[in-house]
Amino acid sequence: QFPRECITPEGLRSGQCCPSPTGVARDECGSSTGRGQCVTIAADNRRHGPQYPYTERDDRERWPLRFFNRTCQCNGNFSGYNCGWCKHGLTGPNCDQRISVVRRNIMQMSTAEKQAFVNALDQAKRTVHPNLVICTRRYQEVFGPDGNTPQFENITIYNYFVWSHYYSVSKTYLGPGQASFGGVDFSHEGPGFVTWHRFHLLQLEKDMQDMLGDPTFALPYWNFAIGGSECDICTDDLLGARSTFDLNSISTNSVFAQWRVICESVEDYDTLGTICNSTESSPIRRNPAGNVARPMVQRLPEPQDVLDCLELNAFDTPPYYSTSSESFRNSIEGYSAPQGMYDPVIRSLHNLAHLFLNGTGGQTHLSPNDPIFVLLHTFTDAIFDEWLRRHQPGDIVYPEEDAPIGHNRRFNMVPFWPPVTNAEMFVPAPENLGYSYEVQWPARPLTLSEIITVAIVVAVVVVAALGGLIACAVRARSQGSAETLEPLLAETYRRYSEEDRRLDKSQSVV
Ligand SMILES: O=C1C=c2cc(C(=O)O)[nH]c2=CC1=O
Repeated sequence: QFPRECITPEGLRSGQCCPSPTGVARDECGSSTGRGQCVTIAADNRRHGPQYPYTERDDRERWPLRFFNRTCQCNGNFSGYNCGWCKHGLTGPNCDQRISVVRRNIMQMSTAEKQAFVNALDQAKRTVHPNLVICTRRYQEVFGPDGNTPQFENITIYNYFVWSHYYSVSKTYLGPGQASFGGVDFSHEGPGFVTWHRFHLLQLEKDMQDMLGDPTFALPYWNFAIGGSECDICTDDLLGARSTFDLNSISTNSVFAQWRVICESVEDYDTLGTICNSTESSPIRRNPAGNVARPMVQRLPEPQDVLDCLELNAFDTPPYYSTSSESFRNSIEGYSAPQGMYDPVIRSLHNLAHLFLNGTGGQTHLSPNDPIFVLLHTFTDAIFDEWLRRHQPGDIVYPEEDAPIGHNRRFNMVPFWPPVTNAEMFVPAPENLGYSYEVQWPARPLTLSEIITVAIVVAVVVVAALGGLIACAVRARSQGSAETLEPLLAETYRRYSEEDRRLDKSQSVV
């Protein structure tokens, strides 16, 4: 969440986090080389929806102002917390060389590519994040028991990905002896669902690119809209097969059987007012299609569900929540039917894929601990990108206010640093964000009127072709009879001529 350089007692008290990429004094944000400058942070001040009824009770309100009010703003193609990086899809000392970052279907990757991806994930699970640290206390307690020991921790790259999801969905602590407030979610049940998860993936992809020293590294996706009750990526060469000993565990042939989850002690966090830290606890649990109590979530979404939600014209509809109808966002998120109708018992698309996993990946505060999360969300993001491509909305269709807290257009997404708004992620990825998807969308079956039109056209063509054929045949036949008559006439003519000649001769003898 915050750069290591900024979480000193003085740094926190100053409210400024503008490090230098070279570490040189008076080069905040690389200003001496024109990379960027230190600016005041703008935080959304518009009205949010009624779901969160408090003010000044949660560090995440008007993110990130509780912690910092000044940040780096980078120029041109530079980016990062100190403007020392290039934007996604760009490289070189001046960040002006384009490179392609193409996210592909994991099932279509070669054996070597699959192995390289699994190894990269495992490396990310074990590599300490080079720049970012996480806070383990609310701001009220962030300076520690002695008032001078900031409560931050190192965390690995993959665990940071898990932690940031947890931090965005955790409840609001209201004080000792009071129940924490759960009607708050900075990354789900609102328009920011698609933009928040887009940035979440982009940050993991970037961190992994840096870890691997490969700016072309791309996260693959899992096409979960294949129907049926089989998890096709749950094999030992990919995300791990089912253990033969325990229905809910991953096979020990998979490296993911060794992974341990973080953020499991939610009850402690919610009752004590603490925050998840980097401590790992139990193994990943997963039992695809095994939720016997909820048969509805024993099957994956169908290909048609993707096509249906892509046809919804409205990005989101009031109340911009999990109860919205005719909303593309609520359909892809999976609280309404793929065709748009809200129904509280329905779970579709993204939500259905989570619940299908039936274990760690199906519980919102824990789900990214299961690496299937990454692939499930890249596919969700691919659908979002396809919707943007087909409907070409301006950012005007993204609600500016009245969305749940965290989801307004200009809200800085929690807990990302440097600040990034929902609006910045509401743009087609290939042209603006430096990555693209290689994906074949299922073909849409024809509508009744299209079937009738096609049938009429086919009938006309067939009739015309038949007519032509008959005409040709008739013509050929009439030509053919003339040609057979001709030799007959010739023969008759020859015989009569010979007869005439004989008669002439006999007459001349007489
Ligand atoms: O991780 C998640 C788990 C989820 C479960 C549901 C549900 O609909 O019950 N939704 C989820 C979203 C997640 O992100």
